Amino acid sequence: MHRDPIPFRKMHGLGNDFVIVDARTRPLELTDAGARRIADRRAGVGCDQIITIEPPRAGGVAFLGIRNADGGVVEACGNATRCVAHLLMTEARADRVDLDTLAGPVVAERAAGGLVRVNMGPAGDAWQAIPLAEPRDTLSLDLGQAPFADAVAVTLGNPHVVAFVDDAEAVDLGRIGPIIEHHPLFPNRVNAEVVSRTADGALRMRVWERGAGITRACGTGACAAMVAAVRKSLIPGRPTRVILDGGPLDIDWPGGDAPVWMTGPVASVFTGLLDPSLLS
Ligand SMILES: N[C@@H](CCC[C@H](N)C(=O)O)C(=O)O
Repeated sequence: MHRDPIPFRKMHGLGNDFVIVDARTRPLELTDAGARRIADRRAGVGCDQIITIEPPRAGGVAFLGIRNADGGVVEACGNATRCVAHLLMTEARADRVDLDTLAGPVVAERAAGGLVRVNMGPAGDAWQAIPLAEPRDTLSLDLGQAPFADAVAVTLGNPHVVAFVDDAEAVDLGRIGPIIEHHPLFPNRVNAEVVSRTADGALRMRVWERGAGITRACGTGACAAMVAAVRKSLIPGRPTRVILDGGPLDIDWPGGDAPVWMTGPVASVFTGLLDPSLLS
């Protein structure tokens, strides 16, 4: 049980916001309910995800524990990876850092303009890897709900389903998002993205995140959107800019089993102390 206040840092990547706790020397006893209380935007600090920086499990200098605002443990988070990588590279005065996540290893490095570039690992498209509840063609999924009638499922360690539409702004994501997140085809639930192409060849993406709802940005979602667009032959080349509500991410993927690269900004907002009563 925690008796003392717990230091945290509030950060965000394009408005996808995080409470980050350094638990490398002082383990954090975080339950689903505790995570929900921290994430609560009125009674807690407020965030889309709670991130713990933990001792490495299988390699790298640290393990990233990731929980959604609903308390659920998740495998990967692109925006949080950039934020934590920035913290640890600053701490070590390094230009590169190796991290470990439930989705596997990720490597981050400093990029021009204060941005952080991350090797997010390969993207998966096998139905078992997403996972889906039954064998289906992940390049063309009909979820029985417009606009997810010809959607693409992609895993970046966490599950995504991408629908291409004429105008992403016109989709009622608050209505359709929870229906897709809880669709029976996805036993682990799913992150849902709606994507349209812009006149200059970029992708405009809006996201309903599993366990968090509509967020201003999703790094793994942007990677999934670019991979899905390549698989559907919808974009001519690479790298591709993905424009989220909070701003752009640049995504590059040469195809096949090659890793997906994501480049974007990080921002630190404030530090503080969590009252231990939030965790009990
Ligand atoms: N915001 C994240 C993804 C966070 C996890 C996601 N909601 C899930 O449940 O898989 C990102 O930037 O990738």
